[in-house]
Amino acid sequence: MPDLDVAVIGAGAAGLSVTAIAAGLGLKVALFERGAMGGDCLNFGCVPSKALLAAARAAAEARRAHRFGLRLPEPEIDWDGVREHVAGAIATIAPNDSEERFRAMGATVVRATARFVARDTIEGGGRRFTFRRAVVAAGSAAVVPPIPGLAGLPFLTNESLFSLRERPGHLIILGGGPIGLEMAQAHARLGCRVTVLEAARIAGREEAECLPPLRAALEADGVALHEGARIVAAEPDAQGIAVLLEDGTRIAGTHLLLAVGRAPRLDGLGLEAAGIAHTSRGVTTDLALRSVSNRRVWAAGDIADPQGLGPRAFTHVCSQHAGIIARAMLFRLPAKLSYAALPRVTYTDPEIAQIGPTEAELRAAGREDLTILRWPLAENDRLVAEGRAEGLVKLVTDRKGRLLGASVVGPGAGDMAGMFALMIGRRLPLSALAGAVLPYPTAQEAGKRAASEFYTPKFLAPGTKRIVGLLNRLP
Ligand SMILES: Cc1cc2nc3c(=O)[nH]c(=O)nc-3n(C[C@H](O)[C@H](O)[C@H](O)COP(=O)(O)OP(=O)(O)OC[C@H]3O[C@@H](n4cnc5c(N)ncnc54)[C@H](O)[C@@H]3O)c2cc1C
Ligand SMILES: NC(=O)c1ccc[n+]([C@@H]2O[C@H](COP(=O)([O-])OP(=O)(O)OC[C@H]3O[C@@H](n4cnc5c(N)ncnc54)[C@H](O)[C@@H]3O)[C@@H](O)[C@H]2O)c1
Repeated sequence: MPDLDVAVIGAGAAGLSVTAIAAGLGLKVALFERGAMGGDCLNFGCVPSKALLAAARAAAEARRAHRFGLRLPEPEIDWDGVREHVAGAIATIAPNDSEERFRAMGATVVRATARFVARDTIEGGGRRFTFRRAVVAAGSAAVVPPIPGLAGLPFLTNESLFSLRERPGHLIILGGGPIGLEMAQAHARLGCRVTVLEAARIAGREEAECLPPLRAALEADGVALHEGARIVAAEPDAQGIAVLLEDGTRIAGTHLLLAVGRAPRLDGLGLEAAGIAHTSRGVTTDLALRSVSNRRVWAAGDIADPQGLGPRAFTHVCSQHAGIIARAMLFRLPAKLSYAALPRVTYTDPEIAQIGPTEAELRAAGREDLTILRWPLAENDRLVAEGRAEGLVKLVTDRKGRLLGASVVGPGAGDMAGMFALMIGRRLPLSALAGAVLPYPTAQEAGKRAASEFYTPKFLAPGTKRIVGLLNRLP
């Protein structure tokens, strides 16, 4: 008889979700965590970054209050106060992810590094545990690019950024993806000089039509954006640190943040000992998130590399994975992961939300039968009233009006994501949204107006007018 029904490595969003389900169902579960309970999302990711962005937004709102006829003084940034707010947000949420809570659920929590020593055995905390099933949820860490000179310098990653005691004077950020852009705007609004060095295009995965308002906003906040930047070396500088670009430019700053992507935390897991196939992208699984080579083992969260789909680093994906694993591993029901309706939001101001694939991704996948619908946020009464009417809703549908993908840029764009995710996920026709009664005035109405655009040409067609004319003559 094995010691454990389920062994879970990693108490981040993915491991905690799987543990809660398995322990809740009365199984014998052990959760191994070598660092902070809650993993990246709580301690070094979503929560501190959104808390910092909220403080930054308050500063920006004070600066732009003049649009309402209010003249407020330039906000004074108390960095210790900002840090307290960030730490307070983490501390408030921490009990949900705590050892005590998971122990109370019936799980054994082992605060130690775990590694596989055989196909059905894990070692952790000085003990060996045999298991029926194991879930690898060890997450991902910031990539350190092979830039000459970088290795010996005191660069920052998401794991060190939020514990900085001093406010950076000039923060240089490598990478203009979600981490780079969110942190660039947050720090610029909180009074730091910020330079973003992006090798390609900022927000490279996002719909190109969403970029102009974001770029303009970042520049208005004072962020210096260098796109197409090739960094050839890094070196110490009297200010702190300097990077050299291929074109000869030298940029010196007080701090350097690496935000050039994530790499799965595979080292030290003993995957070879358990025969768990993996690549540099993560643990190779099928679409039920089960290891392709050790059928006792599943992978969840950032470390999972489901065949044909690839890794996705989002907290809501961790919950999605836990649901799939519960179905497949615990209930032995068929389960198949799909990202067709997956939402993602970059929480800059304006936000960029993408639900399902972009138009470019659909075209690259060979879809030609696409209808594109747009609605400018300049036409949205609520945003006009709030003095923030900038942005766009873009919907991509098939010929029959079934939503395939939605892109939104604008204030609070992420709040529309749920509506579109539901439509794509449940395969609802656009008429469901076009015919819905939404409260006035809300930004969501822009989504309804974009959906209605699918029917407008039909509604205004000469044939329709003729029929209405005839009907009108009936007694
Ligand atoms: C700055 C930043 C902002 C983000 N913002 C958002 C956001 O707004 N929305 C969103 O959806 N996503 C966001 N993300 C992504 C999100 O944080 C991750 O997708 C999510 O936290 C991944 O969870 P996980 O459980 O897979 O891994 P992790 O949270 O990394 O957890 C894995 C855990 O495993 C532990 N571990 C590793 N190896 C071992 C071992 N051998 N033994 C024991 N323990 C081990 C680690 O210590 C870690 O605690 C953000 C990420 C970052 C970095
Ligand atoms: N709001 C959110 O949901 C949120 C926020 C932050 C992070 N995340 C998750 O974390 C993941 C990682 O974020 P990220 O921003 O670190 O990675 P990313 O892979 O999304 O973006 C990295 C960027 O760095 C650029 N780059 C790569 N090498 C470079 C180099 N040497 N010099 C300059 N630029 C370089 C790339 O072109 C890319 O634009 C995201 O993809 C996302 O899944 C989500």
